[in-house]
Amino acid sequence: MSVTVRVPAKVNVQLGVGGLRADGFHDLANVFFAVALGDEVTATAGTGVTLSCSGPDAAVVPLDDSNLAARAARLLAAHHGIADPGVHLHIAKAIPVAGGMAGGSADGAAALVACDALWGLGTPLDTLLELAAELGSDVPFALVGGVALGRGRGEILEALPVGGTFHWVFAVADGGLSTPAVFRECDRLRDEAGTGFGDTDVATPDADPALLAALADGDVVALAGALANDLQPAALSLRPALADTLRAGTEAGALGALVSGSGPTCAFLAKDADAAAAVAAALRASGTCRAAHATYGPVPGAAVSARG
Ligand SMILES: C[C@](O)(CO)[C@H](O)COP(=O)(O)OP(=O)(O)OC[C@H]1O[C@@H](n2ccc(N)nc2=O)[C@H](O)[C@@H]1O
Ligand SMILES: Nc1ncnc2c1ncn2[C@@H]1O[C@H](COP(=O)(O)OP(=O)(O)OP(=O)(O)O)[C@@H](O)[C@H]1O
Repeated sequence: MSVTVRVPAKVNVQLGVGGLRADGFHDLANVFFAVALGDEVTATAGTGVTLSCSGPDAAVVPLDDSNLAARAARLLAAHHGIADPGVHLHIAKAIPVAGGMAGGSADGAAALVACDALWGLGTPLDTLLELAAELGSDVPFALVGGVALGRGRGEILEALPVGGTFHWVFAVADGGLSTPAVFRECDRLRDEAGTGFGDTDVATPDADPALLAALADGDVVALAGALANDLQPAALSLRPALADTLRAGTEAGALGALVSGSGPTCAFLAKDADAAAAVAAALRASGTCRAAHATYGPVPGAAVSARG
């Protein structure tokens, strides 16, 4: 018997970053947006927790116990008192690795849903969300999908209304960026600017009302104008060439451009599907990225797509 779960990647249409907290995290105003570009995780009965991975980035995905899908399977089993869990997890990977699109988090969320179904546990969503938050700040959102405001370190979610489908292009960079390194660079740049970086110096961020209205109205021009990522200066500082990628997509007609989360993937908002295809083609031809994918959203979170 097997269970396949499809799970989306995310882009942060607003990422407001507060000061560094005593626990090493930052308070966020994190507006997550789930896109159709996604991974599939298939859980099959097995012995122990074993992993395999396919896709263009498979070689750089760890297949040991550090993989978020394996950690998720073990965490769910431990929660239910299963001492010796048995599952093989195959990850069909389309989400760029270490790209700022929460690919590992997506696989963690998908593994929770897949193992829950394979083992017939019927774990309530609230419990899955708590386990997801233990795995990482981005994991709860991958369970719910759609568009949501994440507060705290991003794990306290509130679903947001959306008035339509938006068309996106993602430009994948060569090599990833480490999320903690990008947060550290954000703190360093704030310190250097003399504005302070602790949570007593930096105001707690809030969602931008203009951005929320643009989402609710399905207004692509207004959303493009409101896109904002406080981690972008840090990602650009660590990877200056991303400025060329952002410029290439904008010159090709994208209405808005930003670094996705901690980067280095760059995200472009297009007027419609045809405009997105044209921006993706221009980005591929520009030589400023490794690959470019046109996609759309919002889409739902991790859900069973097939049973065998
Ligand atoms: C940049 C984002 O992708 C935006 O959605 C997330 O904030 C990152 O979420 P994530 O990859 O799930 O991050 P976690 O695995 O929870 O944390 C990894 C590290 O990122 C930093 N981190 C993460 C989330 C947060 N709100 N503040 C942080 O400072 C911390 O150094 C933390 O040790
Ligand atoms: N299932 C997984 N897929 C990819 N990377 C994983 C996975 N599990 C653990 N990792 C590790 O996590 C690191 C970050 O990968 P990931 O693709 O989640 O980054 P990211 O998309 O930038 O994360 P985020 O946007 O949540 O900050 C990888 O370099 C890898 O070592």
